[in-house]
Amino acid sequence: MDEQKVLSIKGLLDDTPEEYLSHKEKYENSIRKSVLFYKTLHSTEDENMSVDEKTKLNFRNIVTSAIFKDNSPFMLHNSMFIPTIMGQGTDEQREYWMKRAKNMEIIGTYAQTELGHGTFIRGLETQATYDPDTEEFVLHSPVLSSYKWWPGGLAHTANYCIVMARLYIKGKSHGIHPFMVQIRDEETHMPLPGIKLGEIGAKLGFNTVNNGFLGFENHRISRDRMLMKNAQVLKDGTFVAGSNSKLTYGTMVYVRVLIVSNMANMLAKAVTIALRYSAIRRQSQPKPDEPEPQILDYVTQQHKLFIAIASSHAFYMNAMWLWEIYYSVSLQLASGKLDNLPELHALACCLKPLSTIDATAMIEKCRLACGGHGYMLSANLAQTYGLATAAYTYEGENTVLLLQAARSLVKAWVGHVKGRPLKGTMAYLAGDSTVKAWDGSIDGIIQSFKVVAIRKISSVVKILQDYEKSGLSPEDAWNKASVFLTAASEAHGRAVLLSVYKSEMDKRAAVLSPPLRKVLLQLVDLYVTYWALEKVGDMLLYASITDKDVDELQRRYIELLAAIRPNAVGLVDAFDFRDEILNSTLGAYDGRAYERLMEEAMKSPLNAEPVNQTFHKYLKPFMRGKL
Ligand SMILES: CC/C=C\C/C=C\C/C=C\C/C=C\CC/C=C/C(=O)SCCNC(=O)CCNC(=O)[C@H](O)C(C)(C)COP(=O)(O)OP(=O)(O)OC[C@H]1O[C@@H](n2cnc3c(N)ncnc32)[C@H](O)[C@@H]1OP(=O)(O)O
Ligand SMILES: Cc1cc2nc3c(=O)[nH]c(=O)nc-3n(C[C@H](O)[C@H](O)[C@H](O)COP(=O)(O)OP(=O)(O)OC[C@H]3O[C@@H](n4cnc5c(N)ncnc54)[C@H](O)[C@@H]3O)c2cc1C
Repeated sequence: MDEQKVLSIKGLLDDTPEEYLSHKEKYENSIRKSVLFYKTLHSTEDENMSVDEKTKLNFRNIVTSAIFKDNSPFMLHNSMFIPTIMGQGTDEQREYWMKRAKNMEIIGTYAQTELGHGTFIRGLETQATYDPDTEEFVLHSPVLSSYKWWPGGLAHTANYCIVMARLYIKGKSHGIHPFMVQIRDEETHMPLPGIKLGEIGAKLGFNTVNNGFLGFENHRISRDRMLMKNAQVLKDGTFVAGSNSKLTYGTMVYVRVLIVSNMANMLAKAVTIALRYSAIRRQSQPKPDEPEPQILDYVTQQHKLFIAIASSHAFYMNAMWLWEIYYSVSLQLASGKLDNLPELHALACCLKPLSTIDATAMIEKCRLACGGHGYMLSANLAQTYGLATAAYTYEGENTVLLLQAARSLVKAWVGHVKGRPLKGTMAYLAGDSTVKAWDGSIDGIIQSFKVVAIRKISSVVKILQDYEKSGLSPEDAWNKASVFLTAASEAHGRAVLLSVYKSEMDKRAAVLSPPLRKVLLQLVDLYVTYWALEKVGDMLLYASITDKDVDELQRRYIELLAAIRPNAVGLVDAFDFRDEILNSTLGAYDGRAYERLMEEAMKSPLNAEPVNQTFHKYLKPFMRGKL
């Protein structure tokens, strides 16, 4: 599609700045946009299209999906409803439901979290009781805390949803399983009998995703609505367990992998906005006889922003690497081979938290680096922060996931000490953890991060074992040591992030032009040096760094900032975000931030009139002492 058509879509989209819409209008506007995008996004390629036309079509699809995905009521349909059907449905269930879902004949969501439980899936209270007489499941929400609460699109958009419910057969619980449930009439969109639906209210962000609540009052669904790839209920009520109960949690692993790449994208957007603004903003006069400099020339500004560029690259490389692992483990699971699932789960439980923790903090730093104008909603930094910070919580709250990773690390270490071989991303734990002398090379620093992880894991295992020797139960020992268990997981995650970023860049370096290779490897060097300085305490404790080494690292860091400065704007331009996607007065490609700030200001409804009606109604009588 040509430039003008894409822009016209944008024009249709943003005729009303969202900031000045009501909560209800924001949702209604978002549905309008989502339908428009979906229509555009899914206009199929015509086989006799020229290559150029197909390229333009794909380009348009990228443009529209990039705008569409972040805050749409359709978000869960794509990111969880469809993947769950794919991952949890039988072949015939996939055949039937994928067709309807892909064609948008139905709109779905993923309802797992309840008012009373989010993390503890085994504590979910929604009941699915099998009735062998009618070959149906009876869905019921026994108490208020069992209402589904949070699912995106659930309130007024979806007419189907995957409900994660506790299966009961003849009074016996068989754990949590996925059920395909129609929640609204396909013609009238009214909630079906025995189903209560509504919206959960205004949030810090994601205010057009239509997060909702869902309660069941003995609502019946047929037996074939349980997604039965991983476990089955036969007509007579016989339960056939799956090979691993955690296979029903597969969608969460998938989304955690997605989130790492999403953080790369969010952070790239934020640093594009902040860095472009830093290139046009001039402020202060450090040298009396010279003009005000670009704020990008302040080294403190470079310190705030350049790590965000490098981190976006690091998250992207790790996401692509993790995706390959996810894909190969998924193929293994399909053939019943489960032994690599725990490692994939542990990796996702490290990289999802670390990428969301870093991205959230760095997006906020991008906002803070833009002064007052960064505080404007029209800068689109606050909203980007709101989207990113939600990922700290959803898809597994970060603390909880880091503790999950710690479970795997502790088991791996205890096994290693008993002589069991370590494999995959934990193999390095068997390495030598004594560092004779500090090695300040990139590989040397990455090796030091691995030593830090080994030492933190081994020391927290010792703490656990001492607590248990003192008579504490394993659960109490675990809870007491949990702060340092999460620290050990973070150390492992850092070692993975750094080594994968370096190795993935090394793979690509060979095909890059020398100038491009130089710049991209400078970002790797910056990333490794930044984190060595951020974690200097660990380096002092475990990696034999001396004060002289730290001094050298600081000087190297400063030189790297200076080296990257000439290419900084080019590096964010290379993210190639269109203005429509950045949607920012500060980050537009043409650099006309002041004009755009004024244009947006004039859209405020308050500027429609010079005197607001409250003057005559309140202010004037008040000032005249007549109120
Ligand atoms: C168009 C859109 C395009 C793109 C979008 C872009 C990017 C994506 C962005 C956003 C995604 C979209 C929307 C997000 C909306 C949010 C949705 C949600 O939040 S859905 C709900 C998510 N909820 C959770 O994640 C709950 C977290 N809790 C858990 O995972 C478990 O309860 C927990 C693991 C924490 C503990 O469970 P428990 O039963 O207590 O397990 P236990 O600790 O006893 O461990 C048991 C055993 O099982 C293993 N295990 C646990 N979980 C998994 C798993 N997922 N996979 C594999 N194995 C697992 C665990 O390791 C342990 O094994 P061992 O006993 O140690 O052997
Ligand atoms: C924007 C957004 C969108 C969402 N979309 C969906 C959706 O589409 N579908 C869906 O099903 N859910 C969705 N969720 C819900 C999300 O998955 C849950 O919020 C998340 O799993 C955390 O559960 P909770 O909110 O019940 O917090 P809890 O599990 O109650 O945890 C609260 C706090 O307690 C502490 N804590 C809890 N358990 C432990 C533990 N074992 N060890 C140590 N500390 C612990 C942590 O500090 C945690 O932050 C969404 C949430 C958000 C914010």
